[in-house]
Amino acid sequence: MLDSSVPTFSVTTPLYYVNDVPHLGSAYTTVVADTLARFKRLQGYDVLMITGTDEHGQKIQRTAEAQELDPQTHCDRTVVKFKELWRSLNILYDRFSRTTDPRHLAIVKDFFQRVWDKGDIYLAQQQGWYCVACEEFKEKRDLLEDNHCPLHPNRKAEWRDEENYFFRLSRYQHPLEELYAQRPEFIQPSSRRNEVLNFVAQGLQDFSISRVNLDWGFPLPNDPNHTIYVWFDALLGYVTALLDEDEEPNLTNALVKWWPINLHLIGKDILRFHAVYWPAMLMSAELAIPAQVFGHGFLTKDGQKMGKSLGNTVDPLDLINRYGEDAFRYYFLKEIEFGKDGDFNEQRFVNVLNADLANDLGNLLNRTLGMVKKYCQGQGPQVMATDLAPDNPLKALGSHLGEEVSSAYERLSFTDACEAIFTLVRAGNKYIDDMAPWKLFKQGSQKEVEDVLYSVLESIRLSAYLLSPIVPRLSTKIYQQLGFTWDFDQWRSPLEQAEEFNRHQSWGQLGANQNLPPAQPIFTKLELPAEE
Ligand SMILES: Nc1ncnc2c1ncn2[C@@H]1O[C@H](COP(=O)(O)OP(=O)(O)OP(=O)(O)O)[C@@H](O)[C@H]1O
Ligand SMILES: [Zn+2]
Repeated sequence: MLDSSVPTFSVTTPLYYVNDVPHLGSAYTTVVADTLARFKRLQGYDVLMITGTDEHGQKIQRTAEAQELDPQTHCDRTVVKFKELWRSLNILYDRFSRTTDPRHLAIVKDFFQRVWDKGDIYLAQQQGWYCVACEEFKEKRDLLEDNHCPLHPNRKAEWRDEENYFFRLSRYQHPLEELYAQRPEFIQPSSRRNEVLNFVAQGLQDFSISRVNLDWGFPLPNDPNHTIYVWFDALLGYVTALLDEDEEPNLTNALVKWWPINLHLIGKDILRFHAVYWPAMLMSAELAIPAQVFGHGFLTKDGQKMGKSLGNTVDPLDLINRYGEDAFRYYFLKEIEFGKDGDFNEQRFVNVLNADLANDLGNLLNRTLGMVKKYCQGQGPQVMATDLAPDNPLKALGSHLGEEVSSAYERLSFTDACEAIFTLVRAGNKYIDDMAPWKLFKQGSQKEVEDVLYSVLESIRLSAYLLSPIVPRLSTKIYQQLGFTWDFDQWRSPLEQAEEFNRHQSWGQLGANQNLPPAQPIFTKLELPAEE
């Protein structure tokens, strides 16, 4: 049963190619999607987070051949690596969509038929330069010297001259332009939107949606000598993901609850597919268009996009094993402004985490709890939020923090969310130094001591709550140190979540009789590995 009073939110990562194991770039998009999904769950939305794998096409067939495996075995093995990484990163996805799933074939057939019936598919000759790593035809002018692909400079585009079925993209030039004009938020950030507008303004050409001489893919329903172009099938993986487990796989069932998707999170490499081809395909099939496509920047190594085909990747598992998953999650969300490119540097990684999580937040909690033990007879401060003076600086900052951070999450500005939270954390450190509770205690000002300690602990609580979509396990540790039985990986019903959100995102939730367990370090200072 659908409860119409509960708002829904659906978010997707790309369905990653299984041409190799996942890397920092794949992890980046998935952590962002998970963070946003967690934030929406926290607010009381009914959330569906979709990730998965794109398993068809020449790129995968060739990868499997190189390993002397049949493609399905290769895919099955690589998918395990993706799922393992998502577990190590504490990603709570709801659906894992694989394009080799037989249910997906049913959805693709259904969709193809609609577009066919519309008269938007025809047979013609395709000539052009094809990058197998992109699985995309390229304009000669967009290639580097000697026909190398700019995204895959170690790969040459290949000349193709074959009969293909085409999708009449040109027919949707005007409707697409109308879509972009009427819904300026459809493509974000605005730099990506401009890129798309410029591309479309040059005039849209029909694109081929079938391949010959390729076995690894779904056969075209009306002509089994062709396989369906991998992207035509892959984008529909988002739709297949919407089916409940035992549901009959057809478009009508898939679209009932979660369509249209609220947000497709992608890297800018696949912007055209999501912001041009996909909405045109959906228009042709007369389906609603997703609310937003956000194309983020690249993690680079020496200025070049990190990628599987280029092989210049960093292994996320190695970083997670050495530094922990919350460190990983925090660094990439805080340090790389979402939408922009960012170079990865391990020294900086360690410095940021030590400064923010170990020093500013971890030490503050630890030393405040130490003072509570010493100056408050081992109990929590006997203070309520309402007892604090109106000019308490932490209260002043904390009173509007929930709103400020929520708005940053809504804008997908994770850097702003972290900055706002750490403004309060740093103010907490300063307040302790300024007020010197050890002096107040000596002077016998017990009430002042407890006010200071309470307001610092409450600042830490509020910060941990608002950081929980980014660092769920760290936030759980903090909440438990503050005497709450709480686990940010456990979810209640959306209505209960909404109620809790209202309370916990506000200043003043820490009670007067909080039973505080003994202090334990919550985030240990990180060390760079010694040079070999
Ligand atoms: N360097 C990167 N920075 C940020 N995101 C990335 C990066 N590389 C991949 N991604 C994410 O993965 C998506 C592309 O998935 P894909 O499976 O094609 O990975 P890939 O490593 O780019 O593969 P290949 O190198 O073979 O093109 C991007 O749209 C983005 O979401
Ligand atoms: Zn390429």
